[in-house]
Amino acid sequence: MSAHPTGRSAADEALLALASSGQVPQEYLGGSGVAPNTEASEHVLQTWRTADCVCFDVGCTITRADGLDLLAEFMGVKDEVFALTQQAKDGTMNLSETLEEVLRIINCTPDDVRRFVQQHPPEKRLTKGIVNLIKTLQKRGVAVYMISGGFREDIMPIAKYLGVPRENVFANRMNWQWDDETGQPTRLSGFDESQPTAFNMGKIRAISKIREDHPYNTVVMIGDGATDMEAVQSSQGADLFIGYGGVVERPAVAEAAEWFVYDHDELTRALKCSKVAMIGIGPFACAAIHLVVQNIEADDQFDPCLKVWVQDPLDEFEGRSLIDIVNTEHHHPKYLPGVHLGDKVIASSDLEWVASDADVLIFCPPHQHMQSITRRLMGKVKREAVAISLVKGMRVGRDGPQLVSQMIRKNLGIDCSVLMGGNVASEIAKRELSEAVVGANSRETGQLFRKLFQTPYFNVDIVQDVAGAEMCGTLKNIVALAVGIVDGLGCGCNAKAVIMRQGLTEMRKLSKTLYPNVRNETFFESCGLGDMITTCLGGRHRATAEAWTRAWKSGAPKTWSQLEVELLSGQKLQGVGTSNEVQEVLRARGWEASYPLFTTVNRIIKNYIPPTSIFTFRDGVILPLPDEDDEELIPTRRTPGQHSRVGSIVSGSAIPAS
Ligand SMILES: NC(=O)C1=CN([C@@H]2O[C@H](COP(=O)(O)OP(=O)(O)OC[C@H]3O[C@@H](n4cnc5c(N)ncnc54)[C@H](O)[C@@H]3O)[C@@H](O)[C@H]2O)C=CC1
Ligand SMILES: O=C(CO)COP(=O)(O)O
Repeated sequence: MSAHPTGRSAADEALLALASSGQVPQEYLGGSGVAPNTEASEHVLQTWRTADCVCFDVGCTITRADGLDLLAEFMGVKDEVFALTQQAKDGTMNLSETLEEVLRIINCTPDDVRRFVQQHPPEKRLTKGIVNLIKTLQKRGVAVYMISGGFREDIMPIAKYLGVPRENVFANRMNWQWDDETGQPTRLSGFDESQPTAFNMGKIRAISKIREDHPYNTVVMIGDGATDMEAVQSSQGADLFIGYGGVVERPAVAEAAEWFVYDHDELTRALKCSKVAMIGIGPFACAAIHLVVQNIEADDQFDPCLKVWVQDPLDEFEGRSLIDIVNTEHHHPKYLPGVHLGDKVIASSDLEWVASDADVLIFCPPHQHMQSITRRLMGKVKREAVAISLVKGMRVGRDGPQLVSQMIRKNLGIDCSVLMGGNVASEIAKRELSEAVVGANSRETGQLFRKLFQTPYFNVDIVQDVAGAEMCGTLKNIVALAVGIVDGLGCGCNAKAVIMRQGLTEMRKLSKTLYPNVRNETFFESCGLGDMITTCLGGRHRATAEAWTRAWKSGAPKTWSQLEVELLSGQKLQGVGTSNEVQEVLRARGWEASYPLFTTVNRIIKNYIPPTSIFTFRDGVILPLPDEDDEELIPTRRTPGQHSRVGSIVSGSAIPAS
C-alpha cells in the first residue's frame, strides 16, 4: 500500500467513496490483491490507545458473520437470506430493502426467537478474545458500543453477556403483530424504520448520534464490512476504522483499513504496552518513579518496565556504580535509600536508548539542564509520544522567557503537560498525604497522567492551564528564598505571611502578564497556594536561604554554591538561577518596580543589598543596575543603611556603590 497521510492509498480512498454510494462493482470489492495493513502505524496505535469510545460491528463479536444468518438457518431459510445479506454488506443492495426482504423470508414468531436464543447462547457464539478486549477497554474507562444492521432481538443477549449496556446497542428492531386479546406479540410485521441502522450509511448515523449525545474525543469503529468502513467517512463519524478478519475477510475492506487484525488479542496487547520513560534520577524523579511504578504494574495500559536516564554513568555510592545499584537493588542509595523503585526499573546513561521508544516521557532533571537534554533528543523521540515535565524553572533566551513545557514542545515537537504541587520528595516516598495538579492541554491527556501518578495518598487534579501551573512551580522558589531569609533574620510568622502573600500576588501578576490565558483559580490549587506553603515550610530553598542569611549575620558569609554542596548532598538549588532568569525578564521589560518582592530578593541574593532589606521590599524604588555577569560574590557583612556593592535601595533611598 502506498504512503498516504491517513495511511490509506488514493485507491483506497476511491474505494471508500464508491462503497459509500452503495453501488460498488463486485469485482472492485473483491480487492486488488494488495496485502492488508496488519502493522499499525504509530499514529493509528496512538489513536487506538487514546480512544474513549469504541464501537464494534456485531459481526466481529460473534463467530458467524451476522446473527441473522444463524437465525435464518434456524428457521430453515439460510441460503436465501445469506445471498441477500451479502449484497447489503458489499454495498450492492439497498439496506432497508434487504432487511424488509430478509424478515419476510425469516417470518419468525416471538417463540421462535426465544427458542433460537436458548439453542445458541451467547457464550457459544463469541469470537476469540472479544470478552477480554471489551473488559480491558471498559477497565480503562472506554465506552463500548455495539452497532449492527441485524436485530436487537438477536443481539441483546450477546450485548448483555459482554457487559455492553442496553443503551449502547444500536441495531434494528423487529415489529410485531399483537394479539388484541392476550396483549402478546404474535407474528413479524416488518421492522422499525426509524432506527439509524435501518439505512445505508447507518453506522455513520449511529456514531453521529453517539457523538451528539456524549462528548467523546476519539471514536474507533471495528468491523468487517464495507458499511463499517464507511464510519470514518464523515466528520461526525469515527476517527479510526480497524478492520477485523477473524470471521470473514473481505479483501477490499482488508486493503483499505488503516489497520487490519485477525485476532482481538492483538488489539488488547496494543492497548497494554504504553512505554514510560523517566529522564532524570534526582530525589523528585525517584519519588515520582515510586508513584508511577505502582500504577504501571497494576494497569494493563502500560508496559510495566520503566527506563530511567541517569545523567552521570560514573556516579557512585560507596564504591559501587549507581546504575548497578538501581538495576539490582531497585532503590537510590543517596536520595531515597530503601524506597523501592520497582523491580522493572532499568537505569541507563544512554539518553537516546531510554527515550526513543517511549510513548510517555517524564522529565525531571534540574531546569538548567533541560535545554541541552531536549536538544540531544531532537528528532529521536516518537512523534506520537506525550511528555510531562515535573521541572520547576524557566529559561530566558533571546526571545524572552520559555517555560520548560514550551521548550519540550518546541525542541521535540510533542505535546507536553506538567505535574506541579506541594510535593517534597522525601514525604511522598514515605507515602504521606500529598496532592498535585496535572496541567494539561486536554482533559484526555490530563486523565492519562492522572492514571500514571495518582495513588491513594497522592491525589492528582487536572487543570487545563499548563502555563499557570508551571509558572506557580517556577516562581514559588523565589518566594521560598525570601521566607528563608526572613527565618535567617530570626523573624516569626507574621513577617513570613507578609512575604508569602506578596509572593503569591507577584506570581499571579507576572504569570498573567506573560501568559494572558492563565487562570486565577490555578493559584488556589496545589500548584499555587499548596506548593507555596509546602516549599516555604519544608523545602531546601527555604533552608538554604536561612543558612545563607545566618552566615551573613555571623560575619562569615558563604556563597550559594558553597551551601548547595554543604547542605544538599548533590541536589541542586534552582531558585537562585530562577530569580536571575525572572529578573532578566523584569529588567528587560522595565517591570522591576512592579515586582518589588522578586526584585528585592534578587538584589539580596546578589549581595547588592543586605538581607534585612527583605523587610522593606515595599519601598522598592528600584535603581537600574549595571549589566554584569551573574557570578557569585562573597558578600562583606553590612548592616542596613550601610553601603552595598553596586547600588540598591533600603527604605527607598539609593545606596551608592562602595
Ligand atoms: N526535590 C523535590 O522535593 C522536588 C523537586 N521538584 C523539581 O524536580 C526537578 C528535579 O529536582 P530534584 O529531583 O530535587 O533534583 P535536583 O535538582 O536536586 O538535582 C539532582 C539531580 O541532578 C542531576 N544532574 C546534575 N547535573 C546534571 C546535568 N548536567 N544534566 C542533567 N542532570 C544533572 C543529578 O544527576 C541528580 O540526579 C526540579 O526542577 C525541582 O524543582 C519538584 C517537586 C519536588
Ligand atoms: O518544589 C518543592 C516542593 O513542592 C521542593 O521545594 P525545594 O526545591 O525548595 O525543596
